[in-house]
Amino acid sequence: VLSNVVEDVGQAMDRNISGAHILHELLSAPWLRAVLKVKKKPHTQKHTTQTSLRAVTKLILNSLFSHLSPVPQALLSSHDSVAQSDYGPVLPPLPDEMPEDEEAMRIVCLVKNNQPLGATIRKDEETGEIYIARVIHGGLADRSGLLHPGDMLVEVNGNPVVGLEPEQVIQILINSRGTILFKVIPNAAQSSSSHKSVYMKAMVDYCPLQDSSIPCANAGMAFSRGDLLEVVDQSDAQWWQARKMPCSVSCAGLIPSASMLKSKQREQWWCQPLQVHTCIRPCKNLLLIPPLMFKTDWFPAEFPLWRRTSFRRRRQSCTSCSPNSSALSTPYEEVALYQRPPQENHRLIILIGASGVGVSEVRMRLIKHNPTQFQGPIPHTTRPIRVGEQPGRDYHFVTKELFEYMVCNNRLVEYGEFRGHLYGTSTDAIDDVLRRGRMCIIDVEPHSIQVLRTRKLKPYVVFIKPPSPDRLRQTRRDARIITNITANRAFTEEDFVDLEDSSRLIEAKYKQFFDGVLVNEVLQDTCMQLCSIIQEAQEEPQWIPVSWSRAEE
Ligand SMILES: Nc1ncnc2c1ncn2[C@@H]1O[C@H](COP(=O)(O)OP(=O)(O)OP(=O)(O)O)[C@@H](O)[C@H]1O
Repeated sequence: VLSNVVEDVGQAMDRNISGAHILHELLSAPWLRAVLKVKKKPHTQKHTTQTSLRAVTKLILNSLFSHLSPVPQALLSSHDSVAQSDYGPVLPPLPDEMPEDEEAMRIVCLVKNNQPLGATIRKDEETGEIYIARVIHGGLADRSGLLHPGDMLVEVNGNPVVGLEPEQVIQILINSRGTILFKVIPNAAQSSSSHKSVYMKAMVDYCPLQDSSIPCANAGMAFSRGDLLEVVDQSDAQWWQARKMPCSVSCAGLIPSASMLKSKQREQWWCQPLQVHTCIRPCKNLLLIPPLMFKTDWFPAEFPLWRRTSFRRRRQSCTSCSPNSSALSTPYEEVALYQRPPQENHRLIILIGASGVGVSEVRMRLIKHNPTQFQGPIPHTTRPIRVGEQPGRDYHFVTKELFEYMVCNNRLVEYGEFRGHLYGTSTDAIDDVLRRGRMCIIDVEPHSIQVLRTRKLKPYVVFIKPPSPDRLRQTRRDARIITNITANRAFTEEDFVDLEDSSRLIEAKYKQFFDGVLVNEVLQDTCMQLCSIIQEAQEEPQWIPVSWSRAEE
């Protein structure tokens, strides 16, 4: 077969086809001829010879694909058909005295370039044997298709490696120039791993350089909360392989599996010095909620309900959190692309931002200018009805007992007290807006996002950020901050600092839940950008948790 191939290439050279010369040299190399003679410890001779032929042809093609250009396609496909075809030399029958434990040997030749090999090795401490521990998807070894997890390394460039330390083997690899020749005994139990990708949103931060348990820090991939990951291999219970989306590199990196991350989190939680843990679950007990400062009691009902207090000042701490709390239990959230069918309700739009950043203003403007498209939920209150007000239009007027019943039954997303009366937004009021075919926009405290993340509402969360410190102070020169119902005043330097700090804290803590981020610099621009983000959220495919996209059981 090789002679025929060499002859073909010789003819190609005569026709002056570029690349053929190098191919000719490669095919004529003594090591390649030696490879074809290797038939050490075969399982079945016919199988081994064919495997060698395919492997050799494949490695030549791989070398060419990665190093030569341009190679005539016809020539390559003719080799490929040699590789694929199922003919091999007619071999004599296996000798009867072949030992049972004989194993096939594979010769793998990779051409070293400036990419890493993309495989990790491990040593069997009992036998001293060196094995391929894992092959990184998209890396050089993976693309060759010739090295697999569990393959035993016998030689690297003629150097026997059994008994060496992994570091010594790596040193041989580092010192090698040009082609690297591996002699391996293939893993007989090699599983034909399926490469079906799973998409996950990271709910925690991870840095391989700070993780002493990672098998190879250089092969690790750092990620932060909110990153979308394409997990390409979950075959190992402890270390998965993934790429960050949108994907610019073909080579995957190692990340801890979900169970591995959970146990790391638990370890960290217990190792932390005794401190108050901040709880991201909303407190259910009405009495625990500090009264919220209501912005207005006299605004039209569809406009904002209350002034959100400084996140920094308001953060609630909870000493009863355990390592099993929801914050620790979901390091990754599986996601899928979702396109809202036209007959389905719109997704709930949630605006989040530090107090004073302009969330209410932006929301109010959007509703005011597009009242047929956007609407806010009608709030519930225990205060008496006033002249000119209409139940169900301005507020849902309810008794204190009914309000508290709603709180106990988790029917309110947020609630608070102002001047002895209770106010709140119910999930039913949100449903009402959505059922009428409108887009419901609400602004809530960040901790309420968790309550609203349901299959039914499929919320789309937009975080509104302040612009740069200079632009924040410039643009808010004439703005008024509302401090209570009767007084509003210009922003002070302390307000700006508080706003910026709060914004940073909210982003750091909740960014894994954000679908969109908007910088509120020039109000008009912010409103227009928000409008187009919302349209996209409703009309274009978006990543959502897999559990939201499954049909209701
Ligand atoms: N881009 C902007 N440029 C100038 N002024 C702005 C801008 N965005 C908002 N403002 C003004 O800043 C002030 C505070 O905005 P807003 O009341 O919407 O804040 P908020 O984020 O809802 O905070 P809170 O809930 O505490 O009231 C308002 O006077 C508003 O008109």
